[in-house]
Amino acid sequence: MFVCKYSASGNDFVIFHTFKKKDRSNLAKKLCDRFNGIGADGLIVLLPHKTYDFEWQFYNADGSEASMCGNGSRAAALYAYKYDLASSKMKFLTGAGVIEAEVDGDIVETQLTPYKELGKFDEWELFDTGVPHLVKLDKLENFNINECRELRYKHNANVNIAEVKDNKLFVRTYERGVEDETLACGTGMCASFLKARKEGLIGDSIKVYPKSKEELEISLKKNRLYFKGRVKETFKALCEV
Ligand SMILES: N[C@@H](CCC[C@H](N)C(=O)O)C(=O)O
Repeated sequence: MFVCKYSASGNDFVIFHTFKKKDRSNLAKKLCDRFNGIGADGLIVLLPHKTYDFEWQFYNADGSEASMCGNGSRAAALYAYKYDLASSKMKFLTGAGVIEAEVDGDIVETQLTPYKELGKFDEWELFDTGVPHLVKLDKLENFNINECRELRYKHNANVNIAEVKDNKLFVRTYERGVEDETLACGTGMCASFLKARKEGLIGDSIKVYPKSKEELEISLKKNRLYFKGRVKETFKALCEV
């Protein structure tokens, strides 16, 4: 089978499909290792499903399983389309629920699972956009990795600083399971969008720029989040897993 590497706005994933569902936490750790493996922020395994086009298992680089990943959902959709597991419009099952995706060339849009507002902690607000995210509106230069790390363990959440400038949203994210800042985090950008919109700083649709500086678009339609941007296949190998 093909084992591939995909980059969705700089958030990178090893992806393959198989028929066998089993715990691949150790494999995720090995493959995601940037020095002794392929190197990635996460591992995505696509499996057949009787109702949907497929279901997935998502692992962070440290082997922990996460219920959702926004960028990973776009990468998985492009992989599924490219390797004939689904047509350009598809539905697949994640730990957080069903994701709808549409592939148009290398641009992929996914509709995320319903979000939740989980409360405020000082100047931070907690959202669930498939996984938990703390968000603070501040200047991006005030992103402090040590503070993020502390909050991540205190709240068991990913941590984001978001800034609105010239009607554009800029986001930096510390990711749980990678235990560092990543180049982009989809569910983090969506949580940041919700916070900025709630504070009246933006409308129902906006261009978003993560640390990688790639451009994405987030919109809210009928209370559902839509997340759109470019996905690249950066590597593929024919091998056994
Ligand atoms: N990078 C992802 C989020 C992946 C899961 C997260 N690290 C967690 O454990 O909560 C995204 O693009 O949303």
